[in-house]
Amino acid sequence: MASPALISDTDQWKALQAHAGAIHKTHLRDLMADADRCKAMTAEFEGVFLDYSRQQATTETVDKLFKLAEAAKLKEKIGKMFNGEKINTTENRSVLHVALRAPRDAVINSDGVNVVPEVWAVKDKIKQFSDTFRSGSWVGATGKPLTNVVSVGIGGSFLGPLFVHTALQTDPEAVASAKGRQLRFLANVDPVDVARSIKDLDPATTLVVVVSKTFTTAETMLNARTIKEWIVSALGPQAVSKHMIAVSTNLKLVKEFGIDPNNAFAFWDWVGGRYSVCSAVGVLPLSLQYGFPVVQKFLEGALSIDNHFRTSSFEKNIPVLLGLLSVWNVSFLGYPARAILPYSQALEKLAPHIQQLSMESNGKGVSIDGVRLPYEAGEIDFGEPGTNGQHSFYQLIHQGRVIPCDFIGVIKSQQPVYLKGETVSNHDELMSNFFAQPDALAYGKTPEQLRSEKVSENLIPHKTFQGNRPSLSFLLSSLSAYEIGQILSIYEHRIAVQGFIWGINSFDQWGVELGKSLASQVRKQLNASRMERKPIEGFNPSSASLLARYLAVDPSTPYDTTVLPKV
Ligand SMILES: O=P(O)(O)OC[C@H]1O[C@H](O)[C@H](O)[C@@H](O)[C@@H]1O
Repeated sequence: MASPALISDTDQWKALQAHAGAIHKTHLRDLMADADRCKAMTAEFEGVFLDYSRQQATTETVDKLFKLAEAAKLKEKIGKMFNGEKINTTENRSVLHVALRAPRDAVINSDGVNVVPEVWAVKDKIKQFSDTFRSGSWVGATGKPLTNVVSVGIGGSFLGPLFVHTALQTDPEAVASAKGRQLRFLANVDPVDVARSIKDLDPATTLVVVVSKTFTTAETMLNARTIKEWIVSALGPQAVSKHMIAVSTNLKLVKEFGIDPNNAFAFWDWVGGRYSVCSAVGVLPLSLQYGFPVVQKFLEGALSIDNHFRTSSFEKNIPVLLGLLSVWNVSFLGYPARAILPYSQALEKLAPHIQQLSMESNGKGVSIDGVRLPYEAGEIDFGEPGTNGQHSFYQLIHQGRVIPCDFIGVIKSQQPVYLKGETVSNHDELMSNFFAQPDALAYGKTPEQLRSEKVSENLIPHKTFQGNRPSLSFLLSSLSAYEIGQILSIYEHRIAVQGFIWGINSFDQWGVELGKSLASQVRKQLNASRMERKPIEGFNPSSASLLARYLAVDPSTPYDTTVLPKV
C-alpha cells in the first residue's frame, strides 16, 4: 500500500486524537502528584536540563508521539537533512546550517561536494579580518582605527545576530573583549531606524557590514545606499573600500554595489536566511565586536546540540521531545500559540528570533507535496523575559487563553548581584518567579482554597485559577557563548522536527512574496504622484483613498537633493 499523503491519515495520528480526549479529562494537579511520571518526563544533555512534566501529557502520550514520529519517518528526515539531501524541494536546495558549525575534519556533501572546507575558509577569513580590525591595524579613510560597527540587514540577516549580540552583551568574557567597541543593527527601512542606528556615531570610526543573502532585499539595499551616502558625504567616495564590507551569497551584486570583493564574505544557498546566524551573517559582525574565539564557543555550543540531535535516541533527545510536544499542543490539544519566557534579560531577543525561525518555517498551509493541510501547522510564537512579562500579558495566560509556555532559567547569572541584608540575591529573586509561575499555571487555585482563605463570595469567580495550563522548564547551568549556541540549535531543530511531523517544507517562505510585489506597485505610484503629479490608478477604493490621504500632505522632503537624518 502506498504511504498516506498526509500524516493525519495515519492510525498513529488518529490514536493521538482519541488519546487527547482522555487527556482533556485529566488535570495537571493530579498528573503532577505522580512522582515517577515527573521524574520520567525530564531529559538532560550537558548542562541543559529539560522538565516537561507540566505538559498535559503522560508517558503514554509520549509513547504515542514516538509512534507518530515513526509514521512521519522522522529519523530518516533528520538523516536526510544532515546528509545534505535537497529536502527544501520547492527551491531544490539542501538544508545545511549544521555544516556551519561542523568540525574542520567533518565531511558534509551538497551536490556531491564537501562543503566543510568552504565553510572553514570563510571562517578563517573572518578570523583574520576581525583580528586585523580589532588590533587597530585596519584604519579608516582618515587614518583612525574603527571601533563602531553597523550591521545593515533584515529578517534572518538581522534577528539571529541581534539575539546572540544581546545575549553576549553582559557575559563577562564578552564584555572584556568588547571594551571600547559598539555593534549596532539597522534593519527597518524606516528612516527613523537609520537615524537611530547612526546617532552619535562618527563615520570616520565606523565600519558598515551590509548583510543580505540575496543582496536584492529592498529594505537592506536602500538602507545600504543611505549609509553609503552618510560615509561618502563625510569622507569622500574613496572611503567606501575602508568603511563598507559585505556578507552575501551574491558576490556579483556586492561588487556592483561598490564594495571591494576582497572584503566580501560568502555563504551559500543551502543556508536558509533564518538559519544563517552561524554563517558569516552572524559570525562576522559578532567577531568584529567580541573576537573570533568567543564566537567560536557559540558555534561549538550549537555543534554539541547538533550531535545530540543527530545521535540520541528519541527518549533522550531534547529537540525531538520538544518538537513532538509542540505538535501535541497545536494539533491535538488545539493550543495555537507558544510563549517563550526566558528568566534572563540577556535572552531578551530570543523570542523575536524564534518568531521568524518558527513562523516563517512552519507557517504553511500545504504539505511538502502541495496538498492542502486538513490541520493547522505552525504556531504563534511570542514572548518577553520574565519578570517583565508577568507585569504585562501573564494575566491572559493565567486566567484567559491557554498558551503553552517555555520557561527558560539560568542557574548562574552572568552578573551576580547581592545587597548585604537582603533576603535573597537579585538573581534568586528573579528565579523565585521562574520556579513559581509554572506551578501557578499547572495547579491554579480552587474556589475551596479561596473560601478557606475567607475570600468574599462575589470575588471567588474572579480569583479562581483553573490551572491545568501546560508549560515546560529549561534550566541551563550558565549563559556564556556556548550555552547561547545550544539554545539556538535546540530551537532550530525543534522547529524542524515539527515541520517534519506535519509533513511540510519548513525551509521555504513563499508567503512573504505577495506583499513585496504589491509594495512595488505602490512604490511606482508614489514616485509618479510625487514627481509627476500623476493621479492614483489601479488600486481598490480603500487603498486609493488611503493613498490620497497620504499624498495630500506635504512630506517636507525636497526631491531634488539628498537628505540624511539629523540626529
Ligand atoms: O538576507 P536577505 O536576502 O536580505 O533576506 C532577508 C529576509 O528576506 C525575506 O524577508 C525572507 O523571508 C527572510 O527569510 C530573509 O531573511
